[in-house]
Amino acid sequence: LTTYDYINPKPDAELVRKSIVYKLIFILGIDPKDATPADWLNAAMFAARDLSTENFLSTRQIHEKFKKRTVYYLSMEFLMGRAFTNSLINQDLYGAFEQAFKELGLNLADISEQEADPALGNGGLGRLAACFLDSLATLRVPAVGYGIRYQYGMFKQEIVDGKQIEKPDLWLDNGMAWQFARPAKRFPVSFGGTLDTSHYPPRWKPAEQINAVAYDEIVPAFGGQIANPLRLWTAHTGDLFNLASFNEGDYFSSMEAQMKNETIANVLYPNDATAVGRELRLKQEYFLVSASVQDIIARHLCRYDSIHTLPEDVAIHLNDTHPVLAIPELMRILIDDYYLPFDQAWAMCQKIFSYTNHTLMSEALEKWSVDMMAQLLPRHLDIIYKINHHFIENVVRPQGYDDDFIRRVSIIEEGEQRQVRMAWLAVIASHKVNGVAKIHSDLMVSSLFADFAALFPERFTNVTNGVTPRRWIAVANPKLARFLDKHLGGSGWLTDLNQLNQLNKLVDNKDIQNEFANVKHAAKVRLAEYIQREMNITINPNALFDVQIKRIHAYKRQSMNVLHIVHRYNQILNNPNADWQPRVFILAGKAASSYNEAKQTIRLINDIAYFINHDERVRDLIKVVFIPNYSVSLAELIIPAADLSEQISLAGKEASGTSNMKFALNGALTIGTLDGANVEILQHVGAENIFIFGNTVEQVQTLYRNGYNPYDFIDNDPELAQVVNQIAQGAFSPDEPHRYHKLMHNRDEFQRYADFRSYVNAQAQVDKLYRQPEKWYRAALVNMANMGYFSSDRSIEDYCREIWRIEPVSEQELPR
Ligand SMILES: CCc1ccc([C@H](C)CC(=O)N[C@@H]2O[C@H](CO)[C@@H](O)[C@H](O)[C@H]2O)cc1
Repeated sequence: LTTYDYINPKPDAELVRKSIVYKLIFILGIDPKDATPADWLNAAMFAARDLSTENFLSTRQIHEKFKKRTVYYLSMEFLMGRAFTNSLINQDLYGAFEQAFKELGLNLADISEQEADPALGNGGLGRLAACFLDSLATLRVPAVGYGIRYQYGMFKQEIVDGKQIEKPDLWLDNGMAWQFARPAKRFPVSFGGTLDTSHYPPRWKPAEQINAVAYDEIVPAFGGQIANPLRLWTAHTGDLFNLASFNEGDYFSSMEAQMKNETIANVLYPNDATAVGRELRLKQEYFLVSASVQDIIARHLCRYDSIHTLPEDVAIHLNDTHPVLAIPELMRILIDDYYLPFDQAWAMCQKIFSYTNHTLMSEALEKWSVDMMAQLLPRHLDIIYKINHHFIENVVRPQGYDDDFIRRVSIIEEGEQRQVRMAWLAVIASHKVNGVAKIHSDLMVSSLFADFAALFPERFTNVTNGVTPRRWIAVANPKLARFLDKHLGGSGWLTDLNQLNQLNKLVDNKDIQNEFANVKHAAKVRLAEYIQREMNITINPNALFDVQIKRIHAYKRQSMNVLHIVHRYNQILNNPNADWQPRVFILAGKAASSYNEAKQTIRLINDIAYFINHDERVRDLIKVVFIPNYSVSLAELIIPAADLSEQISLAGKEASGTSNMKFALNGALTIGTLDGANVEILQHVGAENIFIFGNTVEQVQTLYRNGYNPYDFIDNDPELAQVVNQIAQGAFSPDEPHRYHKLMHNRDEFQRYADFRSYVNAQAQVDKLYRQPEKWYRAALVNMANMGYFSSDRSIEDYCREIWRIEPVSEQELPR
């Protein structure tokens, strides 16, 4: 009898119902007749958690028993989304829970809406980490995610008078049934203090110390017996309570130190493309890596009695530069606690670390001032200096490079304020560095890391992003999942997405085209109902849904989307009786709270929406909707309903994009530039099934080199000039005519005006094809049929093969 054989893996509805009621009464202490929907959800989450806990514990046993080499994925962000429905789908329990709720007189879909959306991330990077955890578990790869359990996740966005207002995200208010508190799993994390270099290794005497305490979230595999952990750290400073001052009645100061330090893990920084350089952010990054590295070593020494075997047993992956302090932290522990010589410790680090770059935008690259590092982490700065010296003297100088080259590749950027270049440290310490789409990885080695590519040509590689079909089809679009099950002979496609290509032989079948059109239409009706209910705006589900949902950023060019909307509005007014294709423009996304141009863009979209939606002359030929508070669960509602996916960033700026993949997998057609993963989507779906426009990366760079002047384009395109003047002179802000003057007449860094005409022409092609439903839905089916490559399972297989050298748990190793 295995110790965990209590729960039968495949409970029926009756057993589930009993378990839910049991949890409600004995875990939550609530009388069923008084239970709120949120109470029923919590009870059901406990019941569902029970059913994956056995896999969770036995997975750990397997990893220990077979000493499975493990990858540790360090990320400051995990945008997991709601856990409940995903866990039911992954454990094939949806039917049983749906029936159980029916028997309780409740509706599972409504109850699951009660779950808070844990927004522990900003955007692409955080959501990618979540998709990767789902694939790692489903592929049975021994893996642990390490992150921070922020008390306040990404702010809640409210739109007041068209403006973004940020509100705190109290996601933990309804409790978090899905996580196990691990009070015994705690590690000390130190800050500040002095470094006594009269010894070797130098002795660090920290000024303050807090405890990192773990919470474990179960990451259940789809259809399998494996469940990996996501370990999230929270700050606990119990022992900082100063009893003496309390007894003197000075209650506040007794708490002061404690409260100051407990805020470390409190709030997620809401910036997703601008490094802010705040000390608290640096403390958060070190808090994450110190607790995680100590835990990784503790886990290793559970199975091996020597630290020397660490590189054989452990792969640590750095999700961008944010956790890069893990490198000097591991060096510190190996040298200061295990007395390894520098070279040996360094050799181990290079075998253990790998790093993914997610952006080439200079303002997003983290540089910490030497002063701040010296003050907060004196021992780590000392180690970074030694790493830099070792690199320059042992790698660079011997290859005969000149001082200018050395100055360029030095981790320390000289200047009046010396800075630590975190990306440089990541590249120098990692055995593999990858970009997230082919074009991005190529640009990375030809620009940002060109010098390092000359030094370490074999170190750089590409792993194109992917998304999990479990959440982005089975959870978000169950009708589409049923459609695919029916025409692909079962749900094998959910764990082998390349099976979608069997659809290729069905794309000309009118019935199947119509069947898919109905799936799409049902999703559009569902979204229209949400917009009616939440925003009191009526949209026509037969119109073309043109969707751009992502963080608001100038390089993503939401403002170029706006140029097309106003241009189209003008054309309809100039030619009201023409046979226009009705369109609903749907936009959503948050702006970093200090990013004014992005906040202005949100306001412009809402001003235009208000104006156009109230202009009877265009009737419902054109509607504009900015949906507030974009999140994972909102994306799950919007993406299935999209006809057109806007991926219009300036070529060379969007590292990959992942919403582009989610839209195409849900049968939307893409209008986009040759940027990020759009390039590979084009290669897979074919040029006649996607709308590509705009300048290529090379053309963009040529325009920059030749001194790009936006008026070269405005002055030679009267329709463009009309749109720019309308917006800049207050046509949509009569109460403040110059509100958008700056937004329209800035230096147009991301070349909206250069790509405008090509964009508008592509949009005309969209109208033309949408007017031929059989051709449109054929193209939609071709997109879905050829998107198998963009599964995060394929990405993770690439990482395991190319970078982490990790084998999944084999059939034989699984418990009988
Ligand atoms: C330090 C502030 C900060 C925070 C987050 C970031 C992220 C790297 C920004 C991000 O999310 N990048 C996006 O990553 C996705 C996953 O690889 C890509 O698909 C997107 O193209 C990229 O913009 C940069 C700087």
